[in-house]
Amino acid sequence: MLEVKSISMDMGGRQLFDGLSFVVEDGKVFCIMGGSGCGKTSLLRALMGFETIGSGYISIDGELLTPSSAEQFRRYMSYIPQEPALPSEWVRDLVSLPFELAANRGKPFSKSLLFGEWERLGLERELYGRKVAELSGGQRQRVMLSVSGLLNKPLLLVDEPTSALDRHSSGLVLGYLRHLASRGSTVVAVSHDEEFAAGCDGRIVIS
Ligand SMILES: Nc1ncnc2c1ncn2[C@@H]1O[C@H](COP(=O)(O)OP(=O)(O)OP(=O)(O)O)[C@@H](O)[C@H]1O
Repeated sequence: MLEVKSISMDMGGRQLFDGLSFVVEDGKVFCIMGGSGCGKTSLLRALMGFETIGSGYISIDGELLTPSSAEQFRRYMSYIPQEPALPSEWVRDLVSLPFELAANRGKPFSKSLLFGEWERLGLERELYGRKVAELSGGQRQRVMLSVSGLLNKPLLLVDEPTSALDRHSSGLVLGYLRHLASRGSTVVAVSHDEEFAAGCDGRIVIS
C-alpha cells in the first residue's frame, strides 16, 4: 500500500500543495489529476525520492520513504516520464537495455514475451527493427510501458500515458495498466484525460 500523508512541497520557492493525502491499495490503478503546473510530475518524482517533501510523509507497505531508503525503494518501481529520454538509437537495444542493469538481474528478456505485450498495446512487430527516432511519442511511451510490463515491478509510475494517443490506443493503454494491476502491480498515473481517469480505481484532483 502506498500512503501519502499530509505532504507539502516547495518547488522553486512556490508552495505546490499543502496537506495532500491519499492512499493507493495494492493492485489498483490510481489517477493523479489537476491543472497544468499544479505539481503532478513533481509528486511522481517525490514518490521516487527525487524531490524532497516539506512536511508529512510517504510510505510504502508501512515503510517510510526517506532520502536514505529511496534508492532501495526505487528497485521496486518503474517510472515512465511523459517524454522519456531514450538512451538507445535502435528500438531492439532500447527494449533489452533495462534487463542488463544490476537492479533487474534475474528478470528475463524475451522477444516473444515482448511481442505479447506489444499486441496488448497495439504496437506492430515491425517497430522492433526501427530507429527510436522514427517512433511517435505515443509509440515510445507504449514501448516503455511494454518493458515495464516485462520487468513486472510492484509499483509503476507513469506520466500522461494517453496524452499522445487517439481514443482507441488510450483504451488499450488503460486496459494494459489494468492488466498489470490485476497481476499485482500498483499503478499511479498522472493524466488530464477524463475518460482514462474514469477507468481507474481511484483518483485525486490537485487544485
Ligand atoms: N526543478 C524545478 N525547479 C524549480 N521549479 C520547478 C522545477 N520543476 C518544476 N517546477 C515548478 O513546479 C511547478 C509544478 O511543476 P510540475 O511539472 O510538477 O507540474 P505538472 O502539474 O506536472 O504540470 P503539467 O501538467 O504542465 O505537466 C511548476 O510551477 C514548475 O515550474
